[in-house]
Amino acid sequence: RKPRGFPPGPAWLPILGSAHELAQLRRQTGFLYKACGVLAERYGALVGLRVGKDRVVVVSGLEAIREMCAREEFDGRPRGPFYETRTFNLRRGVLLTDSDFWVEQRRFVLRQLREFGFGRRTMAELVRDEAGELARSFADKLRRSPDGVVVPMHDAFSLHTLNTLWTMLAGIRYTAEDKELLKLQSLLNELFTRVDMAGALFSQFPILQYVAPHLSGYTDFVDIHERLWRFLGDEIDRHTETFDPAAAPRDFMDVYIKMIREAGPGSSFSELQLLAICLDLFMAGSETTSKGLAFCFLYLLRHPEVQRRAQAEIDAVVGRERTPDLADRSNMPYMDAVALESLRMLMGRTFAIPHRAVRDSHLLGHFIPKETTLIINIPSVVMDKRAWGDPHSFRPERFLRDGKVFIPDAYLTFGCGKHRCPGETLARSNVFLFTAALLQRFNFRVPPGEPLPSTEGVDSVSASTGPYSALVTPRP
Ligand code: HEM
Repeated sequence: RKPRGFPPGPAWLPILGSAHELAQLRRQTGFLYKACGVLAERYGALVGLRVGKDRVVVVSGLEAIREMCAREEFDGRPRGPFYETRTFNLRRGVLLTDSDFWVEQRRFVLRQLREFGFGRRTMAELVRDEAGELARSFADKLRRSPDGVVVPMHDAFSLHTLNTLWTMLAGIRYTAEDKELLKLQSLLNELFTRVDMAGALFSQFPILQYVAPHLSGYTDFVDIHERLWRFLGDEIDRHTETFDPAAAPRDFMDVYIKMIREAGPGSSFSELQLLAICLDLFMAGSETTSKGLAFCFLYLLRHPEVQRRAQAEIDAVVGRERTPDLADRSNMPYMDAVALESLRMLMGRTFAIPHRAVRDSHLLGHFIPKETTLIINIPSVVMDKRAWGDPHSFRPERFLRDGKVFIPDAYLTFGCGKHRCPGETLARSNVFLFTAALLQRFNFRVPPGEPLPSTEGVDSVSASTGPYSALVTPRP
């Protein structure tokens, strides 16, 4: 039964709750985020749902989200088979954990991501080198057809974003032909097609794990995770065997192994936790960044004038002789604004990671019982007409004020509060440098005879562009 004072929303049917109405709206609009948008218009900033066994509140609008993220009673992460099966039926990692365990582990991960200087290479150098490799791979394609080549852009970036993460974590960089890379990529792709931000069918209706393990996706979910654990576990074993405590750490794995040994048994640092953190950083960091880049180039194809203006800035600040560097960013506000606007477009179609109420509480006058899942409706803020005027237009100059980058309060692309994304610096650096390195050397146009690529996107755990290609030509 609906608890007294629970936020308004669609009727709760026995067993199904409001899953049926949500699924119907999702079918009609084509997207989970649009279905939640319709519900927010109908019921307000807080919409109360029941999806199977889960009580869910969708939180929309800057005021409600800010208030929620500022309160530690909403800092929990959901429990249940979906969130725990992925980490050996325990709550491990940093993405879907809470309490003191999460605080300690998040602090450690955040510090490493900030200080980031493994094997004498800083993050800025690592991302710059990878951006250089990306530009070289495009130049190689053009060597065979110098007048221009048609490149599928929707998946042009996953190898390179994966490389920045994997180099940071384990010192490993792949080439496009690498078999290990293909294995990792296909595992991550499989994983992403089987989850969404509302959880999974077998988690909302746990009985399905037993009565319909195949149909509910449970068997596949477990199988993919077992293969991912083996992949990451093998690399952790290699690192543990070759770890030299007297030498400078080669990568994140070394720093973590050192911490396990120093902290000793009984601490929150363990090999299992290291494996879970690697899994989390791949899940949180690889798809989001490469999809953000895919949105970026989709809009650049639709707006050649933005491309020209960014290229003029690159020419003036960097020239054509060297790869753009993060140190150039403060002199390249327009290019920085292109990256910000592209990520706004990605998150204008994507939810944040669900939170959980850790005790009975109230939010905006409504009762939120303990164990309620809270879904942060990021599109309701980053696509809010009142905040942005024309939110659906790709207009990087909205981030410029007096020639400098200005980030409005409604830029909730990386969330807010204590769970705010710890990968923001890495993600923004990737998008900025990858885009600048390509625009420095190439022009991107819609291939002759093809329509402009659609901005509609494809519903997924984080939104994707549909498949699209660009005609890439060298800049004169
Ligand atoms: C385009 C890129 C990215 C976007 C838009 C993005 C956005 C977000 C958002 C909205 C959250 C949720 C905040 C919340 O739950 O309240 C989040 C959490 C997180 N992100 Fe990112 N992210 C991106 C890239 C990355 C990268 C590259 C990494 C890793 C290197 C990363 C690691 C994480 C982690 C570990 C969390 C969970 C933090 C916690 O719960 O304490 N993200 N991100």
